[in-house]
Order: sequence, then structure tokens, then C-alpha cells
Amino acid sequence: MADGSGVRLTGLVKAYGPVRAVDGVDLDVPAGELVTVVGPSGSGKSTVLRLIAGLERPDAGTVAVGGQDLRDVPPHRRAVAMVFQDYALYPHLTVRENIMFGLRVRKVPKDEARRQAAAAADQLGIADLLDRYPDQASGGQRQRVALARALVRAPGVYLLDEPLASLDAQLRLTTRADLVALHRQLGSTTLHVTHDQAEAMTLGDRVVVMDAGRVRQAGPPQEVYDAPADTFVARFLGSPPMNLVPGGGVLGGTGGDGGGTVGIRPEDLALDPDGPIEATVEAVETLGSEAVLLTRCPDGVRLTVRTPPRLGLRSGDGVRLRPDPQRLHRFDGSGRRQ
Ligand SMILES: Nc1ncnc2c1ncn2[C@@H]1O[C@H](COP(=O)(O)OP(=O)(O)OP(=O)(O)O)[C@@H](O)[C@H]1O
Repeated sequence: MADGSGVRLTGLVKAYGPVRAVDGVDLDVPAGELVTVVGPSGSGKSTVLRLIAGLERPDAGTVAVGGQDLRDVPPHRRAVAMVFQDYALYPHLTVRENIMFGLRVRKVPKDEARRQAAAAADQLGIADLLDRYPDQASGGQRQRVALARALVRAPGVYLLDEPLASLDAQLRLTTRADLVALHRQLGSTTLHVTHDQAEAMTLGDRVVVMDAGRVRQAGPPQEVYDAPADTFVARFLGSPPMNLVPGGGVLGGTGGDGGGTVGIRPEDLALDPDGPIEATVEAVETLGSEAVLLTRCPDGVRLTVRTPPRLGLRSGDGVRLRPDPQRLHRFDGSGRRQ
């Protein structure tokens, strides 16, 4: 059902008093693409979605959907549906009435609205809940009701603001898979805001990393992970984050004036008795399928190392590390990738 509803943001700015929540965002999301938007708290992710939905007016720049500038289009006339983390369901309406709500507002005949609500509920596996009230449904079920409500509007564009954030780990996993399947089936253009590293890496065709109201980098998740554009993106994407050593230090010099930084991800440092880097284990975090070593080199540099589990290492142990030379990241004095 891809209908040409790509989203194009051009020079978008939104300030709240002195805070530039969105500070010049250019972003092109082609029709049918799913992008995940990540960034620290306060980086402007929700504000971008609210500007697209028309819940806020930009101070500068434009929002276009399907090639149409939405400047003068009120929120309810935009072919856009937004789903929030906190569901925003009406407690006094049944699940069915909640799903039908947007259709009724737009004067869709009642029978037709009921039929569409039932179909959407079926699709999301909540058909047996239609006559219950939201407080008689679990968190995961309520989230599905909110998705079903967005689904019946059949917009060209879905804006999902951390829709899985309040679900427990298991439900997140299944609902995430459902979201991906739904997206494939609908072919709808989707912007999905998340704090979750795994969602950022797995959910979207592209990941958009924001900081302080700006887009730092946008690209396929693996590409951004493998070649972060700057030290901010390098630290932000990946858990535990990339080791960054100012001046290069034990990872080798940065060349030039020495003002740069060299980085390596924890999984690209191997334990090797002949490795060139000497370090002492300060702490071991055992995660079942792997362990994370927090180590310290004689010059004080701390390096995080990802290892297989059950190596029996303890704090105080001496280790030697070998960085994968293909996986060193070099950044210049201003933090840009070299
Ligand atoms: N209605 C508002 N009034 C004043 N300031 C606001 C308003 N909405 C957002 N802000 C500010 O704009 C900045 C961006 O907020 P936004 O909610 O877009 O960030 P976010 O990246 O979605 O954060 P989070 O991950 O915490 O949801 C923040 O500094 C926030 O305090």
C-alpha cells in the first residue's frame, strides 16, 4: 500500500524560549521506509515527530508529506498517525470504541467503522478484547490497541514515539517483531523514536542519530555502527560504548598534531597473551552469553573489553589486549571521522 507518502523535512527549526529543540533538521524519508530516530533525552526527537504531526508549528523550515508542503494543513487533515508511549487511550471507551474513535470523528459510518476496527484488532491479535475497557487489558495489549487505532486511520505516515518503552523485555521483543511485520505488510512510511539500542540497530532501514536538535548522522544501522561520523555517534550507538582514547595513547598515535582521538569497540579488543596492550582487570560484568571486562592500562586509560563468558577472570588480574587494526576509528581534533 505504499502510496508515495515520503516525508521531507527541510531546515526545520523549533525553539521553546531560549531552547532550540529542533535546530535545522534536514531529513528525507522515502515512501515506505522505516527509520528509527535515536538520541539522548532532550535531543529533539519527539519535537520532530510533533512538527510532522502538526501538533507544533515550526519557527522555520518546512514539513512535506508526499511532496505537499503541510504548512497550512491542520493536524487532523494530515495523512499522519502518531502513537505515543503512554497509549493515550480513553479510559471510558471500550477497546472497540477507542479504535473507532478517529473514524467516527471523520464521520465514517458506524458499521464501516466497526468493520475496520474489528479487522485491525484481528491483525494485532486483540480481537477478543474489543468489548473490554483499557484498564482490563495488559500494557502490551493496550499498546496494540493504540497501534490498531493508528492502523484504521490508514495514514501514509506513522509516527511512533517510543511505543514499546513501557513494555517488559519479553513483550518488547514480540511487539517489535509485530511492528516490523506490520510495516512490511503496510509498506507505510514510519518514523520510530526509541531509546533502545537493539531497536535502533534492528528495526529500521536507516537510523537517524540526533543530538541537541540536529541530525548527527543518518544511514543504514550497520554502516553507522561501523563508520560513525563523529565521536558523539561513536559513543552513542553501541552498548557498552566505543572506547575513545584522546591522542590515541595505547591504541597508537593519532598522527598530525596529536589532537585527535582513536576509538575501538569493546568487541574489537581481543584477549591475547602476546597482545601489545597491557591492562589490569578492574571489574567483570557477566551477562550470561558474554562478559564485559573493565580494564585499566598503566597510563590510566580505561578500556572496556567484550569477551566470551566463563573465562574465570577477576578484578586485579593482569591481561594483554590486541586491538583489531581493521577496526580502529580515527577522529580529528574536532571529533569528526578522518
Ligand atoms: N512544550 C515545551 N515547552 C518547552 N520546552 C520544551 C517543550 N517541548 C520540548 N521542550 C524542550 O525541547 C527539547 C527537546 O525536547 P524533545 O521532547 O523533543 O526531546 P526528546 O529527544 O524527545 O527527549 P526524550 O528522549 O527525553 O523524550 C528539550 O530541551 C525539552 O525540554
